[in-house]
Amino acid sequence: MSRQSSPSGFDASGIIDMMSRMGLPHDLTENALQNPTLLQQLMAMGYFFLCRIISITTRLIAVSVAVEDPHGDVTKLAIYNYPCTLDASPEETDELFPIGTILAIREPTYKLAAGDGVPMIRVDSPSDIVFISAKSRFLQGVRWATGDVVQSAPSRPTSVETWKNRGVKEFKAKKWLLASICFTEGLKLDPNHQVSRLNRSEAYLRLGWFISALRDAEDVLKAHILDESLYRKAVFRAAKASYNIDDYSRTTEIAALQPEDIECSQWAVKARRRAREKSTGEYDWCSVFQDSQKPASLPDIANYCGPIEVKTRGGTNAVRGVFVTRDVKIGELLMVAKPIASSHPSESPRDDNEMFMSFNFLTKMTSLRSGYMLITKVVQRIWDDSSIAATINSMYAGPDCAEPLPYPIPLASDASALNNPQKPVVDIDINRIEGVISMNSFRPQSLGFGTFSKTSNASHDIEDTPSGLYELPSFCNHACLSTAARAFFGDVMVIHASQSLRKGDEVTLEYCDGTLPLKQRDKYLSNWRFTCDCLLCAADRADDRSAATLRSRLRVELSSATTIRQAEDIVSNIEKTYTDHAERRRCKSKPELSLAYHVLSNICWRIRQDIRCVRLAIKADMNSLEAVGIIITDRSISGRVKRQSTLPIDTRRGPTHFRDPCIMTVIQIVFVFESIGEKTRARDWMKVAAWISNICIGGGNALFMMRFTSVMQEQKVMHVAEDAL
Ligand SMILES: C[S@@+](CC[C@H](N)C(=O)[O-])C[C@H]1O[C@@H](n2cnc3c(N)ncnc32)[C@H](O)[C@@H]1O
Repeated sequence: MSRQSSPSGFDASGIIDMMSRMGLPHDLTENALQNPTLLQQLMAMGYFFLCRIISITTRLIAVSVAVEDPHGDVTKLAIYNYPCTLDASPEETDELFPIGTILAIREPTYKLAAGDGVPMIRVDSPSDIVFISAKSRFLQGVRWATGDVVQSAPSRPTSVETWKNRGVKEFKAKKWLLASICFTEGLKLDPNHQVSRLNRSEAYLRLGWFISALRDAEDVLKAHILDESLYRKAVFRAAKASYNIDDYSRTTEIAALQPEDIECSQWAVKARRRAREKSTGEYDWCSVFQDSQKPASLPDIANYCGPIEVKTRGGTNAVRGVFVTRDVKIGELLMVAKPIASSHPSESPRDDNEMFMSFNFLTKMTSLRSGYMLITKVVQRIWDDSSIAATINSMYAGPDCAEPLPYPIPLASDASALNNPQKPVVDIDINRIEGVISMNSFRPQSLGFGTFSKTSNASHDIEDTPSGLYELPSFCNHACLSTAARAFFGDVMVIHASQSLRKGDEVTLEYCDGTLPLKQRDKYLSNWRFTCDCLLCAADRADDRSAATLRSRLRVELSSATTIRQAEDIVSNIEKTYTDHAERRRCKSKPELSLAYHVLSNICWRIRQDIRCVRLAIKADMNSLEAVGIIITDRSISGRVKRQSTLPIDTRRGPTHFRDPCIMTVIQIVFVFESIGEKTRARDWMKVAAWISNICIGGGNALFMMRFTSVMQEQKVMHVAEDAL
């Protein structure tokens, strides 16, 4: 086999030679071949490796090519996390890394591959790959033992027009990165070729490289071109780019350059709307909800930072957290956060034969394709935006990474744009990115329409789920009994206060399902290396030791109860597992009991042979609500409504858990009251459903109606809602 045709034709003496030339002592290199741990130690030692691509690419997760060094020794090079490569076709990766390309690999990691055992150079941080022009002065004196030209290296255009035409072809094939590379090559030959610059701006827009897109479009504007169509395109692209970096005042200024142009002035209108959302926190939630119903949607809205700040937690625990800067009412909007990056299974449907799974040694959890894709997506965002790199550096990345830098990050003077699409504006620290994603990523599960049909959780374990990284929400610490509730509109995270807060109180979120038994919560949270000490954990820990085991056993028994009597007895025994102590009284929440009452209510419904069953069902539903903290002030089921307030609950407290299910439960209560002719009670409980929806999700009665219309129609209580709200 020719040494140039395949990396597997490589012999060990060549490796030793090459490693020596990389500056590694001979005995070390020889040992390293026998000893993989030693090979690991050779990582990140600060060497670079000069090589030339001599084969076409293959792609599994990484892009792999065979490379030779100037002496003609050959090895495999595996490139991970390079933008646009995870789902690229072989032709595309061949064009990105064509035969003959000269590369300098910084800090090369030489390792044995897991699969075929062939040693390879692995690059995880794509900024460690430096593309070198064959004419570079850096290569003066370098002689390639196999000849100056690699056979079968593709020819390169020599005129700006040919590069432009090639770029347009790549653009039409939706190969945005390749298109931007072609336009850049053309611009190297003629920096005044404004069509190429404008085309590159559009390719950058498609890549999400908005800072560079803006710089290119503004450079074209500065060039005072006379062509009207080009000028209009430049204005349009600059407006779009500035809008996407949330610089709404700049968008308005740019759009004003073409006041007569309808499309440009639409950018100005949208920018003014976004600026208003950003400063007031007022959104049209119904249309945001509608937008969010498309798969992998990212509604077009502004970020919002409410009355909150990130600061260090007091006491012995010197971790940072998010705190309110004034008294906040239950249900107040605290944050609206678009993701830094997000990834969805639907964006990259996997090959039928592909089984993708990665294991995260930080969280000790497996992740599927979307979790892994998020790394490449974050790399792609950082590529053009150093402020995102700064944000990543300020986020907690786990105990094995350097301490995070202070947050908020100081404002950068002016963002630098890409000079070359193959060279990111900052070094990519992949280790930190992986740490940050492990410790901070969320699973955006977009709000849907309410439904009574329950989906089984059983299959969710092996199903891929969306993954997203967010800035401000990442600074929120965890509490199983959290002070704030998050909801997703598509990929946009919206956080409301789930209880009234005093100035200086901490805004906490549930990292794991707070309704799980304590032991499971502890196990899950140990991956983050802390033990939760919230009110719910304190209460659960203060319970009798055997209580949790007994509770779980009874829950299993309850699932097979067939009569109301049996179910009532089991629920009453579950209730007895909660000792009456100060911690529980402070916490006021018993999520597992809430679930048990919910099951009891369902059994009553199923049987429903007389009015007694119906009454029991309502009572069980009310108990279920109370077990998650709702204070019911009027539990009456019949007779004259005697209370002073319109609502039968105390609106100073909302549900601690099960927020959407609580709304369903209340709609069920409405249905029963309506069916037994208790019209006033039905109306008042409908107001409770809308109130819960509003404090947890926001959007007022209109959004509640929109989300729950089909449920209310199914329950034949739509007219009650129309009457009550
Ligand atoms: C997403 S970060 C939260 C922000 C982080 N505290 C910071 O300083 O950037 C997650 C990390 O915060 C810490 N943390 C979160 N909730 C905590 C809690 N309830 N008690 C102690 N540490 C907590 C843990 O170190 C966890 O790995």
